[in-house]
Amino acid sequence: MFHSRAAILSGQRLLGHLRSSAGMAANSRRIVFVTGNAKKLEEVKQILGTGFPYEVVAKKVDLPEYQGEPDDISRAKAREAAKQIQGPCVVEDTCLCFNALGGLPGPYIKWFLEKIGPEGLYRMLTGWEDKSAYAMCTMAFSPGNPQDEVLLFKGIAPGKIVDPRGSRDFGWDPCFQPEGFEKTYGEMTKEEKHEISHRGRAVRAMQEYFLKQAEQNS
Ligand SMILES: O=c1nc[nH]c2c1ncn2[C@H]1C[C@H](O)[C@@H](COP(=O)(O)OP(=O)(O)OP(=O)(O)O)O1
Ligand SMILES: [Mg+2]
Repeated sequence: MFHSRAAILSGQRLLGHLRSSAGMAANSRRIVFVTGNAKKLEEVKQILGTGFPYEVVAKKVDLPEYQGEPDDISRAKAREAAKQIQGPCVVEDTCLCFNALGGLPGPYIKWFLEKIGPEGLYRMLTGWEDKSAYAMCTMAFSPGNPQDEVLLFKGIAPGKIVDPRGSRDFGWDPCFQPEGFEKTYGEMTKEEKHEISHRGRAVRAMQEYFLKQAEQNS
């Protein structure tokens, strides 16, 4: 159970939110995915495929990089997105956590990656035998008002940090090797990655939730 129970809205209330949100009259089944990262958007679209009861439209906004615990960061991000979108929206925040470092860089991975690249990330663990790590994606849905409770859907992929191999197309993909595989994310096809990735798991958890809601309300 990854989404916090207190935050679960009843189906009726959720649909009510979806219908009554500003500017939604003609498009009551639309959710805006807010991200500044085109690669994330591409992956989320691929993972959702056609099996989602809402139309997902993207909006490129660079939301603030909040500090703190991953759940709180994702909630703050979703509330800020709701403020800007004024309608149902979803955001996600991705952490890369090194076990030897007590979970750091975690939510701060973006800055580490930007400054030292995948090689640098691997070299950060030189002094440690434990190269294990996990990638975590937290999707956060807001019904549209900044005061609304936010629903969280999480996906975790365990693995290890390796000397970079494979495609340099997306972030730290070349230095993350998921558990049970000999390939890094950077060496996998998109299909292979999505099946086991942090984002694949989180997006599918969100998808299941909304499919169930849609079923109950049909
Ligand atoms: O599957 C992934 N494979 C490789 N790299 C990845 C992945 N997913 C996120 N990343 C990178 C992007 C960013 O450098 C950092 C997360 O930071 P994060 O704040 O969540 O992303 P972001 O600022 O690029 O986009 P957003 O506008 O949605 O916040 O890790
Ligand atoms: Mg960000």
